[in-house]
Parts: sequence; C-alpha cells; structure tokens
Amino acid sequence: MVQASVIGCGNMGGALVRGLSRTGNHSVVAYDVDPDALDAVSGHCSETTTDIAVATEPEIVFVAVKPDLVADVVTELDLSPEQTLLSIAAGVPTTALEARTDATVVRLMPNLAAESGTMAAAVAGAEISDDVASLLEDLGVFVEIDEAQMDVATAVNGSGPAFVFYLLNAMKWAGVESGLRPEDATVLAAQTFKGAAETVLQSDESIEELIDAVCSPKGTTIAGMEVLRDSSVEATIGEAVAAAENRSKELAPDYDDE
Ligand SMILES: NC(=O)C1=CN([C@@H]2O[C@H](COP(=O)(O)OP(=O)(O)OC[C@H]3O[C@@H](n4cnc5c(N)ncnc54)[C@H](O)[C@@H]3O)[C@@H](O)[C@H]2O)C=CC1
Ligand SMILES: O=C(O)[C@@H]1CCC=N1
Repeated sequence: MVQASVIGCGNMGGALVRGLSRTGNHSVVAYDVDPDALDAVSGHCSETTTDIAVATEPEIVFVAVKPDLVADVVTELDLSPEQTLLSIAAGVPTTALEARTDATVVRLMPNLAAESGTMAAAVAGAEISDDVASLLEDLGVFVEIDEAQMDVATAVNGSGPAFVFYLLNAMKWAGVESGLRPEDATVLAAQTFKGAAETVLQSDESIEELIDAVCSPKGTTIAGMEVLRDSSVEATIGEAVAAAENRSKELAPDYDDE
C-alpha cells in the first residue's frame, strides 16, 4: 500500500483522491483550505485534514492547486529528499518547484478521467519510482515525455476531455434533433466515443484504416465523411489545441528565468 496525499481537492484534486481510493490499494490523505472541498471527498479517502503537517507526512504528495498558487504552496511544504512531489499545475516548470522544495519533483498532467481509472496522463521531470508508477497505473495510463512537450500534452490530454465532451454533445444533439430521446442519445454518443477510443487503442490498424472499415461502399458513413472532409472541423480542432497549448505557455511567465 502506497501512502499519498492530495493538496487541493477541487475538480482535478478531487478526481485524483477518488481515483486513488477507488482500488483500495493506497492510503490517501486529502487536504484543502476550503471545508466544502474536503466534504466532497471525505467519503472517498482514508483521511481529510486541515493540518498541513499531516498532509505532508506521506511519501508521495500531489499538489493540485491553481498554477498561480503552486509556487507559494510548495514553498510552505516541509518535504524531505525521500519524498516525491507531483505537481499538476498547467504551465509551471519542474525547475521552479525544485527551487522551492527538497523533495523529488515530478510534473504530471492528468485529466478528469482519473476518477474512473481511465486517465490519460503525461509525466516529465524526475525518474518515476515504482510507487509513483503504481499510483499512476491505478488512475489510468501515463506516458513519459520531455518537459518541452508538456504544454502541448496539457492541451491534448489535460484540456482534451472538455474538447471531447463538446464533440460528444454535438453528436448527441444531432441525434435528438432527428428524434432520439436525450437519454438514449447520450448513451449512444458516449458509448460510441468510448468504443471508438478503445478500438484505436486495441487495433493494429491506423485510424485512417479504421475510418475506411466503417465506410461501407455507397453506404451511410461515406456520406457523412464527405461532409466532414469538406469542412474545417480538422483545422478548428487543431486551432483549439494550439490555443490551449499557448495558454499553458502563458501561465508561468514569472518562472521563465529559473
Ligand atoms: N480541472 C482539470 O481538468 C485539470 C486541472 N489541472 C491542474 O489542476 C490544478 C487545479 O485545477 P482545478 O482542480 O481545475 O481547480 P479548482 O479551483 O477546482 O481546485 C483548486 C483547489 O485548490 C484549493 N486551494 C486553494 N488554495 C489552497 C491552498 N493554499 N492549499 C490547499 N488547497 C488550496 C481550492 O480550495 C480548490 O479546492 C491546476 O493547477 C490545473 O492546472 C490539471 C489537469 C486537468
Ligand atoms: O484549464 C486548465 O487550465 C486546466 C489544465 C488542463 C485542464 N484544465
């Protein structure tokens, strides 16, 4: 059993707390300055606390506060070189946090699917220990990347769930407008995204080959794919990813010289 804590239990920190506690494999302490945030996770962790000394005891400490707070919060933590600090703050470089703590610093970009154990995460910074790997594997899938790629990873897998929710919603409402009940359209659209994603992960075929496999000659899918290929959807998605990447780059200007 790995001992971990999560400092900041808002949207993403709360998802980490719930995801880490889901398997029962780990002991998870939740810390926040907002009692409502702690109430929201109290049934999903080993312990909630407002005592920072308790929250900094575990060997692995996730810091899940906003990017503009993370440097000050980390400076206040009294961590030792035997501990690992995982920062999930968008845009904030590892070096900025290494200058403020004795702990080993790992930069993690998770996503909200951590709650259900289906997170896609990117990791940079120090080498991952077996204990950190065991926590991340219980939350989902992670890839190790160069820190220079963290801004684009933040866009693709950190912000990505919102982009996918948006596309899924468009598919759902197109079905509703043609007569499906909203609850049926939600299930059909969501399960289709889930199944398509699982197919990509499990298949040896390229995504283009998978599109072809759905397109029966003279069938329905070709008719829809022609509309998509004639549209600017692909370019617009590229622009959305680029905007999120650029915003990640803007988030930590104060750390540029560290
Ligand atoms: N929301 C998301 O899907 C993702 C967010 N992130 C990163 O996670 C971090 C948190 O983002 P959200 O969860 O969206 O924000 P949020 O506003 O939902 O949560 C932040 C939490 O930090 C708490 N907090 C504020 N000051 C604190 C302090 N001094 N000590 C302890 N807790 C404190 C707040 O009470 C709040 O519960 C950000 O750095 C963001 O870049 C990363 C990946 C995905
Ligand atoms: O929107 C944000 O800034 C955070 C980082 C990635 C997802 N949510």
